[in-house]
Amino acid sequence: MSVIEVTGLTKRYAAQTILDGVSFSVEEGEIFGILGPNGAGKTTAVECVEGLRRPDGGTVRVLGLDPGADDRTLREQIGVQLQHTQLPENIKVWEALDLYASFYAAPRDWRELVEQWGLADKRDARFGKLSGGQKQRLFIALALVGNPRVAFLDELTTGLDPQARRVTWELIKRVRANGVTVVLVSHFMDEVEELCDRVAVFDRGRIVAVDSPDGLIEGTGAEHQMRFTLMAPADPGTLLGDVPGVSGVTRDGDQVVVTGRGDFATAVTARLARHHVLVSDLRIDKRTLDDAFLALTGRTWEN
Ligand SMILES: Nc1ncnc2c1ncn2[C@@H]1O[C@H](COP(=O)(O)OP(=O)(O)OP(=O)(O)O)[C@@H](O)[C@H]1O
Repeated sequence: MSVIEVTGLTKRYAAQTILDGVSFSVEEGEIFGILGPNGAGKTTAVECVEGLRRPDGGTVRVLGLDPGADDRTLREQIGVQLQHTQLPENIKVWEALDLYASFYAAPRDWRELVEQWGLADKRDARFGKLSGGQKQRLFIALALVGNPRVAFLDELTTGLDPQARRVTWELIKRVRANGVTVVLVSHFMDEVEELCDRVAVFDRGRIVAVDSPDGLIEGTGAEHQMRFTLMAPADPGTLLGDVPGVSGVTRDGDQVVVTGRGDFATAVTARLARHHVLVSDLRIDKRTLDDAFLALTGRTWEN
């Protein structure tokens, strides 16, 4: 079931077109990524979906409701973490949760959230004294306190160190495991590859592709390479040339380089094993979303 349906969404500021006919849908229970460089229109699109900005054209339905018209009903069912959410420095963690809970008719017990999000010992701490990671965990907890069916998380890990980012990723997976559909706005490709079931790639106010991260990479026709050293003489061209997915077998010094598409590496490894050919220094250079973005737009990422 689609929980979000966006069709032909347009938004202009003065003479500038920010969104130019954007369409996508989000299915129940998925983590849906909105990926694109700075200024691509991601936040504008998501804020139109949340009902915070009014589109100039197109239709938006969230849980069957029109965010422009059914604002209050919808607000009870979605949780929003805005890109630049801020709280007063002096507010305590529990006070912020209690305040946010008061906005909803049937909120969750925030004491549970404080436990779940590892903030129990920070319950009485002031916002200004929290670390970056703790602040982000609080923002997620605040987005969930209304017991939403859909949570919108915008640039959640910007400014966090690598370890705090990883912790946040695990927590986002947990949100989905609890049955909440997650819309994740990000300009980090690794984050989107790790977390998202499907991704809409934004570029200059348009969507250039919607697919799973693997589908985006494969869909661009990008080839991967695997490299290894043979431990005994063999003719790799004859041995591997007809393996499904393989498009080329060459040599680079001591190394054999096999180029191909899809899951050819598994088939190559199986063929080598069947012929008892031992290899060492095996390395697979996978294509990434960076390569997919380049193939889709003809440009490299411009952050
Ligand atoms: N209220 C506004 N008035 C005028 N222009 C705006 C307004 N809000 C956004 N813009 C412009 O719209 C464009 C898209 O902004 P948006 O924040 O949606 O991009 P984004 O993809 O989310 O980028 P970022 O990752 O930097 O937030 C930018 O050029 C921005 O300057």
